[in-house]
Amino acid sequence: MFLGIDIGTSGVKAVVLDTHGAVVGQGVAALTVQRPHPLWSEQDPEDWWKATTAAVLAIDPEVRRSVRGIGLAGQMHGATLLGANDKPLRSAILWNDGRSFAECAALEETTGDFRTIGGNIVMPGFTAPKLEWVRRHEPEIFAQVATVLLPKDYVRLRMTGEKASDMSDSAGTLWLDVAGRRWSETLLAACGLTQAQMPRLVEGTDVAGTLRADIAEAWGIPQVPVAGGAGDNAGGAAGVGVVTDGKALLSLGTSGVIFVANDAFRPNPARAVHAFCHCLPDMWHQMSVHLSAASCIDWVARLTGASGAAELFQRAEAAGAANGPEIFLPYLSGERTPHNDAQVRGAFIGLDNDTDANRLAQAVLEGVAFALADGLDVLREAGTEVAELAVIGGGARSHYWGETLAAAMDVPLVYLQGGEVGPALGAARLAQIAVDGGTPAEVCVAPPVSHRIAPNAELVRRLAPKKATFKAAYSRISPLTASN
Ligand SMILES: Nc1ncnc2c1ncn2[C@@H]1O[C@H](COP(=O)(O)OP(=O)(O)O)[C@@H](O)[C@H]1O
Ligand SMILES: O=C(CO)[C@@H](O)[C@H](O)COP(=O)(O)O
Repeated sequence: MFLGIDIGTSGVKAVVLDTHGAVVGQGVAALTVQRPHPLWSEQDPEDWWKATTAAVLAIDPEVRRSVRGIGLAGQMHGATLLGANDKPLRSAILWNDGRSFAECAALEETTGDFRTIGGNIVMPGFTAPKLEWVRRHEPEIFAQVATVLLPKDYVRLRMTGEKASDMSDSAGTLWLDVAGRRWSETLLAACGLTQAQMPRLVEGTDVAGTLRADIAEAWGIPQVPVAGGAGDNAGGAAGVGVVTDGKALLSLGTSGVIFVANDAFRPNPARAVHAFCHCLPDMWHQMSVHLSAASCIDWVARLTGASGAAELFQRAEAAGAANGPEIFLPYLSGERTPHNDAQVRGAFIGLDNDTDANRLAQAVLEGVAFALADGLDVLREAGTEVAELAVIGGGARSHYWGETLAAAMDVPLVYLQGGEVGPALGAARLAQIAVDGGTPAEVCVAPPVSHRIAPNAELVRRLAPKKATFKAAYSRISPLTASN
């Protein structure tokens, strides 16, 4: 049996799979995000560790005793800065933190190498500009940085004592030579850093360390190997069979992501398409990334007094798709693809005297779907073909949202058993390859299909005018809402 642990933004998910990919154990523990200033988004690394321990201990002890390997996946890009004693120097700066927009412009001006070697526009979500921000605004902390780790790699350090990272997550730092799958001294030097401050690089399917004796005892798990693992999106891809060229997924977590597997490095920085390594050797991927997706559901539920996601979906369904004039721009934390705008903020437009909580709920589901449709358009305009999307993340629990998403994006959606914890599934499968061998094609097979949603032609037609208004709204809303 293999344990996959996903350090998500809203919580840690731990899943145990048998060698055939069947789920035999599961545990979760919630996390919160701190936003002490506009644009900021942080978590305390100690909270990742506590939530990881709680999620693992929620699994049946008998199942834990049978674990033969562990894989890690996690929210990408988070800057976790450690001093010489390997203790965090400050809270981690997360993937949806927009404070470093000025540093992004400065780094882009200094060198074009981030786009060529790194394959991407410098965006505030990535780790490199976060370190540049710390260098400028917290020089006393920057001077003490001995090691920079990503969230799941900090948890790995606590589990194994090893400082290691896989290629898919490391590419999201923007210090990786993405084609060569090695640290780029050029990109590190642009931020005043060296390779000595970076973890050792491994492939996601490699063994990267062994569970420490004290942790093994506390967790009731043998001292098993821990695999390289993955950034959460690549991990989700490994979990639902998105492991060959052209296969694609839609992740509905705190963020929304369209991920396409590639058999070559295909950078396309124009319009904020991301190009990173896959967690599998000799594979890469492209992504469109949307900073607020399922998180908008929790946000509007809180705002309107709904008890949670389930009640919110009931309210939306009562309003019905494309029935009201309300349009929601989901830029609560800014946006990456296609706008690369950390400062834009969200908006409701088209409210009238009949607007009520149900219609706001429906508008939120549609607004997130329109933002994802923008991302799919950008990928398609760049020549990437997407035939269907496997759905992963917490938002995969709603069939109703799927109907709106399929129609807004005009693409078929495939729901797979366990897809809502896709990155944890993938992490467990990477552990299986690391321990038992086997190819990704043999081990990372898609779980059984639970259902499919084809775009409903009538709903596509009825959503079209709202989608056109949504597309036109960004350029008008951006200057009115800029947060700094
Ligand atoms: N029944 C449900 N239907 C749809 N979405 C849901 C449901 N329950 C929870 N969610 C959404 O799942 C999201 C969390 O998804 P998850 O993939 O775990 O995120 P992350 O990896 O960012 O922690 C929450 O924001 C919540 O809105
Ligand atoms: O920044 C990105 C990808 O570039 C996000 O997708 C994060 O990796 C967070 O993922 P979730 O917590 O939403 O799953």
